[in-house]
Order: sequence, then structure tokens, then C-alpha cells
Amino acid sequence: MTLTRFMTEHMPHAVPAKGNISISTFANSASQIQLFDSNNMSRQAIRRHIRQERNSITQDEQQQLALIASRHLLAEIQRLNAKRVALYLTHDGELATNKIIDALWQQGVETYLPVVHPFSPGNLLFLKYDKQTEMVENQYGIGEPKLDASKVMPVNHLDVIVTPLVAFDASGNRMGMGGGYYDRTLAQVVENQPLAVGFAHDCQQVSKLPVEYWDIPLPLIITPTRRFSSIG
Ligand SMILES: Nc1nc2c(c(=O)[nH]1)N(C=O)[C@@H](CNc1ccc(C(=O)N[C@@H](CCC(=O)O)C(=O)O)cc1)CN2
Ligand SMILES: Nc1ncnc2c1ncn2[C@@H]1O[C@H](COP(=O)(O)OP(=O)(O)OP(=O)(O)O)[C@@H](O)[C@H]1O
Repeated sequence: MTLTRFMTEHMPHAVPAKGNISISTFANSASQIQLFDSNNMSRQAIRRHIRQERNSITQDEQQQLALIASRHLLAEIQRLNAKRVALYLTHDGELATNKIIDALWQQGVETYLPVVHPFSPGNLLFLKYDKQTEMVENQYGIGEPKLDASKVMPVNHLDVIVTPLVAFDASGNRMGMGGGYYDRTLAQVVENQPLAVGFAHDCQQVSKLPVEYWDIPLPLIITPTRRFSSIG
């Protein structure tokens, strides 16, 4: 299917939501999703439960879901005319990014990956990632570009940060792996430059996340079936 035809057939249908968040369901998607009731649960308990859920998705399903979600994400990136996009390499059952990375390379969009900062604890650097990039494993066993100062892109020069997460809610609240890495990164963002886009499985949505003062809500979240947006 061509991308144009795909986009015409899969334009989301907006449904009014609480507050200023609009939730759209992509065409051909199941409209009823059973939300995990996270009320009164600790952050740690929610994290443990959702990590188990996303790790129980089979490899086949994961690839199918990632293909669908990647098409939606690619459409957003094209709509924004983004030239520099930070992504992540899939870990611990996260929605796979390999297809979207390939598509962006084909289109000449620059891609970047997070690198755990070597001496500033809890912080990330974003390094250019292409076919030639020399990779190493970080302390969590996730591949990252070998440190090279000439490959570092300051956060405010990125157009989009595709943000990994463990759990989210319909208000755009996000909870990650617990290191505060993306909280610190997103704290540097001014007026959605770059735009932080959550990318996650539907099963990672919970009814309501406990929010801490340092948590920064995501303006846009894409799942295989839905788009949660506070930016139109
Ligand atoms: N794919 C991906 N890359 C990413 C992140 C992410 O969430 N996903 N990060 C987002 O911040 C940063 C790394 N943060 C991480 C924090 C904890 C664990 C983790 O697996 N923790 C283990 C305990 C490991 C230990 O104690 O040494 C665990 O909780 O089981 C992984 C990544 C940067 N890169
Ligand atoms: N902007 C910030 N500046 C300093 N410390 C922060 C900031 N944001 C978060 N932290 C600290 O990071 C720790 C982990 O936060 P939290 O559990 O919300 O991480 P997370 O969102 O799950 O992880 P990640 O952002 O890496 O995916 C907290 O103890 C918090 O105090």
C-alpha cells in the first residue's frame, strides 16, 4: 500500500476528551480497550505489572503492532516536516522502533539515539545514529552509539524525541523505567521544540498515573490504535 493511500484510509477520527486532550482512534481499530485500573497502586507496582504485560506480547504480534504504529508515527513526523528525530532501541518489550528507523533513513531524516551520560548521572546525550555508527552496550544492556563528541546533538536542535515509556494515561502523563532520564531531558524542552512523542503498546495505558512534580506530560502519544494529543 502506498503511504498516501494508507494515510487517507487511516486518518484518525477525533473524539472529544476530558480537558484539552483529544483522543483519536485510527480507522480499523478496536474501539473498546480495557484499561488497567492503576488507582491506588504505587509507581513501583504499576511499573512491574505493565513491564510484565508488554513482555508477554509475542514476537509476531510485536512486529505487526510495530508496523501499524510506525506508519502512524511516520505520518506525524512527515506532517511536522521533522529533519532530526531521536528514537530509542527497543528494550524490555517496548514497542519496536526498527521499522520506523529504516523508513526515516530511506527518507533522509537524521536519527539520534539516547546515550547514558558518562559523568552527569541521570542525564542523556543524543548521538547521531546511521548505518555506519559504531555501537556499544550501556549498563542496562541497551545498544547505544559509542561516545563521540562530534556526534552529539543538543536537545533543542532536535525536532522530535520519540520517548520510551512504561506506562501512560489519557492525560499524557508518563512513567518510565525509573531513572528519571527522560524527565530530565524533557525538562529542557521549551514550547514543544523538540516535540516529545510517546510511542507505546495499547496495554501500557492505565486509568490514572500518580504524578510527581518533576513529571512532564507528553503532548502526543501514539499507540497502534490511538493518538492522544494536546497539540491538535
Ligand atoms: N530503549 C530504551 N532506551 C533507553 C531508555 C528506555 O527507557 N528505553 N531509558 C529511559 O530512561 C534510558 C535508560 N534507562 C533505563 C533505566 C533502567 C533500565 C533497566 O532495565 N533497569 C533494570 C535494573 C537495572 C540495574 O539496576 O542495573 C530493571 O529495572 O529491571 C533500563 C534503561 C536511556 N535509554
Ligand atoms: N528534572 C529533574 N531534575 C532532577 N531530578 C529529576 C528530574 N526529573 C526526575 N528526577 C528524579 O529522577 C528520579 C526518577 O524519576 P521517575 O521515577 O519519574 O523516572 P521515570 O520517568 O520512570 O524514568 P525515565 O524518565 O528515565 O524513563 C526521581 O527520584 C526524581 O527525583
